[in-house]
Amino acid sequence: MSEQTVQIRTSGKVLQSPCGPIVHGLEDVLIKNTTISDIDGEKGILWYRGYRIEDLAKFSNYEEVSFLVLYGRLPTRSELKEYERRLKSSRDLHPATVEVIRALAKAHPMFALEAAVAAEGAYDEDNQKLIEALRVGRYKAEEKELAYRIAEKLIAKLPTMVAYHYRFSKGLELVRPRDDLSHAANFLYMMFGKEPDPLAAKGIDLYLILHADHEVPASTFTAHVVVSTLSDLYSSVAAAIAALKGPLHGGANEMAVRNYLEIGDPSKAKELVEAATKPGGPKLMGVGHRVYKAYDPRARIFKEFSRDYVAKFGDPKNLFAVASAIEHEVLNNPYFQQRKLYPNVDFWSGIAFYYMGVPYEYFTPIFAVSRVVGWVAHILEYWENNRIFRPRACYAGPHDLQYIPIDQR
Ligand SMILES: CC(=O)SCCNC(=O)CCNC(=O)[C@H](O)C(C)(C)COP(=O)(O)OP(=O)(O)OC[C@H]1O[C@@H](n2cnc3c(N)ncnc32)[C@H](O)[C@@H]1OP(=O)(O)O
Ligand SMILES: O=C([O-])CC(=O)C(=O)O
Repeated sequence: MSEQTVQIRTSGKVLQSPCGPIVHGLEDVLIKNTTISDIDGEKGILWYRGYRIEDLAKFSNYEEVSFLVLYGRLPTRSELKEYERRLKSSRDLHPATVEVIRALAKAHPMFALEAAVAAEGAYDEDNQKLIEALRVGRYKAEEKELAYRIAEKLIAKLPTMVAYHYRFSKGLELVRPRDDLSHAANFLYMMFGKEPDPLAAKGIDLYLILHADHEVPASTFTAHVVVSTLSDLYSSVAAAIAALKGPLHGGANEMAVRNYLEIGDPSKAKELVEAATKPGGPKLMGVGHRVYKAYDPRARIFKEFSRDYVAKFGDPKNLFAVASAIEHEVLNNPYFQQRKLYPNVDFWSGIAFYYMGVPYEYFTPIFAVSRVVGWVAHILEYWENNRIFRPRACYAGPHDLQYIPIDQR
């Protein structure tokens, strides 16, 4: 590959190579224009479609926020009602998908979710129609309508997939979705088979609002890479789930709570935090962010909710107390201060879930239940001006080696 002359906007880590600079981890590399969400990483501000996350958390709910993220504006009352009706009528899964989830009942739910989304896509007739249209290069009004319908189906079905996996994993009867409950309340109802406590339903709703979109993190970028080949929405969402699963991304919410449980005592927080400052030491889960060089605004909101939740239901495993002690150490430790590492969205999010009875393996799947709207909104935005992603790598090995037959090596 020849030397690059393109100017790349980056303040991040650049590796030198014989072919030119390599922007390690694509830090600050712009991949497209977007109107979906924006982050001010220095000030710690997040907007969805121009609305501050704090306002949406206070005044809205997931149904309205997901409409906003997908369609670009707040719905009217009748539009919202119709959108909710469509979501509720799409909650059921294809029988083949249910079988896939059952077969993976003992696996981590993120594996099951990936497989379930792919299975649902294989059987969705709208998806097959869209695949056929894309095959001949057609993406006009009719196909866009199909794509939005599929997007809504994905939003509607992910909660059912996660709840069904939980029921299978416990050997319990499935609880069919109820169309008189909100997205958040129905999710808890399908998991536990009873109407949820209102504060628990509010907590899930708040979490879903706060995770709906975040510009182009690893999972959303993965979704772009997949659809840029004109692969389908379900496959792209399955791939995004695979990327979300890792502990450097969405998987950190599970890991953070597992740390709090392992420590169990706020007096041990300093030890854990100091271990993370040692060269080669374990990273502190739920801390640090590629874009935020300030406190993550979502973490601030969810910390308040977690405080309210433990005030009502108690903190018998010391999760809130341990997390508070870790936060205190992080904010006062020069290692974290110099690198501008603050608690991120995954730091506080699992505490209330744990006390609602949600096992920690389900924290990242619930992230996906929310983020699916961000993924599909970005996919549809990218398809308006699609080009296949195909970067280059600088080859650093030898050329033209002489092939030696196996018995002469
Ligand atoms: C929803 C989400 O995805 S939010 C992120 C969830 N992930 C986590 O919480 C996992 C822990 N955090 C991390 O691993 C990182 O902060 C990431 C992956 C989020 C961001 O990574 P990057 O932008 O690549 O930052 P990078 O790894 O270059 O870190 C910069 C410096 O801070 C250090 N650092 C970053 N995060 C942490 C951490 N959690 N604990 C200890 N040190 C850390 C790095 O070791 C590096 O130090 P150095 O400059 O001495 O080498
Ligand atoms: O933006 C990121 O890199 C990760 C993140 O916080 C998210 O996806 O919500």
